[in-house]
Amino acid sequence: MNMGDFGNIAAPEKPEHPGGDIALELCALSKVYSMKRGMFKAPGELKAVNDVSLRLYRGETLGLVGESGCGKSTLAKMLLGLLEPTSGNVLINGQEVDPTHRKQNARHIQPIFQDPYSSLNPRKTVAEIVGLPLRLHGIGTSAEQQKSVRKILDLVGMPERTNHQYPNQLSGGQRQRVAIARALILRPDILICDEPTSALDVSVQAQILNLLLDLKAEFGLTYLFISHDLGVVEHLVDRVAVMNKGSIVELQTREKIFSEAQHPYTRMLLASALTPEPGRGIPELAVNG
Ligand SMILES: Nc1ncnc2c1ncn2[C@@H]1O[C@H](COP(=O)(O)OP(=O)(O)OP(=O)(O)O)[C@@H](O)[C@H]1O
Repeated sequence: MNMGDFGNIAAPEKPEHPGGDIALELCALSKVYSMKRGMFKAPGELKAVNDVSLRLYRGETLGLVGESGCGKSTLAKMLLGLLEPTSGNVLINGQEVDPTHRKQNARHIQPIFQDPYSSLNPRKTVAEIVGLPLRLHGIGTSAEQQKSVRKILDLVGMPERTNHQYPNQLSGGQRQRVAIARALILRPDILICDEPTSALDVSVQAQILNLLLDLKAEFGLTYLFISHDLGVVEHLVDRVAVMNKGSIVELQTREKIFSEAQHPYTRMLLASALTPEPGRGIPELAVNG
């Protein structure tokens, strides 16, 4: 079956939600890419994100799922100020923000990307990488910064001896721990986790997902957890937004999405998650999480 053939039905107007404060609100966010003429292509436009409205309530984990190319990363980049929306607004803690004001927004919203190797500067040590946001924001004296860096590295499970190591001396899981420490050092409220474990071995995936769960509880964080895999989000999220061809086609609580999914596209994603490929699955998570 072609996953792209489903029509886009509107998300329920009042989906169940945890209530309380809204940490992050996306209002009719759209992104249109202009496509230049290629050797075999006429010029045109691609609506990668189409009129997406979502609310993330403080302390919840909202999963954003959909197959490759549906617009998840484009949406994440707009929230992080890495890409300018074509239209729509973003509100953080009730305040409309200019997503391009990255430095200002960085205190509230931080990313964790799929590939920790390419997101870490190979010429900086672990301590320098994690401390850089404090230096850029002029927070604390040098001694205070070092203390904060050590504290957050302890929390993510990086021992003191790794302070002076470079990214290429670390395992994939350790690199992702460093990326998580760097994301948390400014004490943001919201983390945008864009496929944070899909580049890791299965056993390491479970450790990183459990770490994210622990840190969420420790810091009272709100997560937007992006994945193409409903099986991974099942263990982590409170609600799930399903994206197809740039639009949110279904938004439900975790329980409902797995027991009474409404949209045919959601049902097909679920069916593909239930037939794992060899080596997929995150068994340790069920034990630890
Ligand atoms: N800079 C760009 N210029 C033109 N088209 C782009 C650009 N970036 C992404 N696209 C297209 O926009 C659509 C959405 O891409 P996006 O990377 O946001 O999807 P995704 O769901 O995150 O996919 P994946 O899981 O593979 O990262 C795709 O069709 C992609 O080819």
